[in-house]
Amino acid sequence: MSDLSTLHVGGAAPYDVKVGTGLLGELPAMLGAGVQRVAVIHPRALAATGEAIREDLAQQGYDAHGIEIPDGEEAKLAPVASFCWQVLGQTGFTRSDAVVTVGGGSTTDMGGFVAATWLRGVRVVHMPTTLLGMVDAAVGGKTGMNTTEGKNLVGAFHEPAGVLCDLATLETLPRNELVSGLAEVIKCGFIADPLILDLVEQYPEAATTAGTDVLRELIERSLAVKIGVVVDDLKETGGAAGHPGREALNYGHTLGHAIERVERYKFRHGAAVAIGMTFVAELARLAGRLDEATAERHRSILDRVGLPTTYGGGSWGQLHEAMKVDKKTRGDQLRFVVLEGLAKPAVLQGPDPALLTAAFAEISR
Ligand SMILES: NC(=O)c1ccc[n+]([C@@H]2O[C@H](COP(=O)([O-])OP(=O)(O)OC[C@H]3O[C@@H](n4cnc5c(N)ncnc54)[C@H](O)[C@@H]3O)[C@@H](O)[C@H]2O)c1
Ligand SMILES: O=C(O)C(=O)C[C@@H](O)[C@H](O)[C@H](O)COP(=O)(O)O
Ligand SMILES: [Zn+2]
Repeated sequence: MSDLSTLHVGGAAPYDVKVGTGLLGELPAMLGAGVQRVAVIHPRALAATGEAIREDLAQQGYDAHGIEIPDGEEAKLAPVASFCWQVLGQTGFTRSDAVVTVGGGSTTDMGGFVAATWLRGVRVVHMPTTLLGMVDAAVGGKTGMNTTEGKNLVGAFHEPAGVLCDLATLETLPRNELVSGLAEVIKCGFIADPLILDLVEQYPEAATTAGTDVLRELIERSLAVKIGVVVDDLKETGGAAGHPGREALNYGHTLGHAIERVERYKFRHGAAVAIGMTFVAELARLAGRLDEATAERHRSILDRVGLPTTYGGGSWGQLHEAMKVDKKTRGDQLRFVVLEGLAKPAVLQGPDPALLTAAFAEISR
């Protein structure tokens, strides 16, 4: 296949991330030898795609089953995991069988969690169909489910056996979903690869259009950032020499996840992260850690692609409460990933409450 690129994820359980179009033929090799049963987990919106993949596997001799889950965050709830476990139990899924997820980040998070927990771990191949899924959620082994108390509070690290990013799937993705995924791309630009920012600023239209060379380059650059970070610190235990390690990928997520929860998950993840990045850039500026121009660049680049940089929903009190269950929190101390310059992520621990409210005032409308 001429347009195929392969990015390798090293570490104890290495795997490949393939990017191209028409990648279904790559699936059996990623599943590996000895797999008899395959569960294809997909959201309702991708019923036809999920069924086509199931049928293709069945024609190749696999005992293939489709499992339909809800769209969006509704998938990341305990009863959905329970339903998936029930199907795996009823179809006699063993440790040599495999899960395939086909969908966005909510599907890879839930399907990955099911694979991590069934028999304490079976193989999973992710086939992300959103920009966000391709550049972020499908890679690195984080899986997550929401509880009443907050976002992604239950999960496991479970690396996939491989990831297939079929760029053709982005053709049917609504524009607002593509733009949401661009927030994680821009995040990669700020924390590690500023060339991403230059590309988005120079070609905002192509960056938000499926099928363009610019979008493909952004996908591959963001994947390289994500892979580089997770290879060094898979389980988020910390980076080397002052680098926050995997926590860097959480840039903008402390307030972002709180907004998602306060908005009852009606807010797109990327939109919430965009506001969260603008907030934390202001926080770093007010704390004397970040220059004004870089803080301002957050607003201008996010604005340019149609991502929000201000928030007029829940109160600071509600958001502050929701941030306390963030996984970076230690005891009573909130911890934020901040920038000390482009591609210079660091951690700001226990900031003065006055700084937090001042930064919030900067993004409030
Ligand atoms: N595990 C990680 O490392 C990680 C990283 C980033 C985000 N996430 C999680 O990912 C989730 C967000 O993922 P998302 O933005 O991909 O949203 P999503 O998975 O909720 O998908 C968005 C919507 O698009 C539909 N859809 C998916 N692919 C489509 C396609 N090709 N054409 C048409 N419709 C399609 C879905 O059914 C859904 O309704 C959040 O829960 C977030 O916490 C996880
Ligand atoms: O891969 C990571 O690590 C990330 O933090 C990527 C984030 O974009 C993603 O939203 C992740 O699910 C957030 O993780 P959490 O640990 O804050 O739940
Ligand atoms: Zn994210």
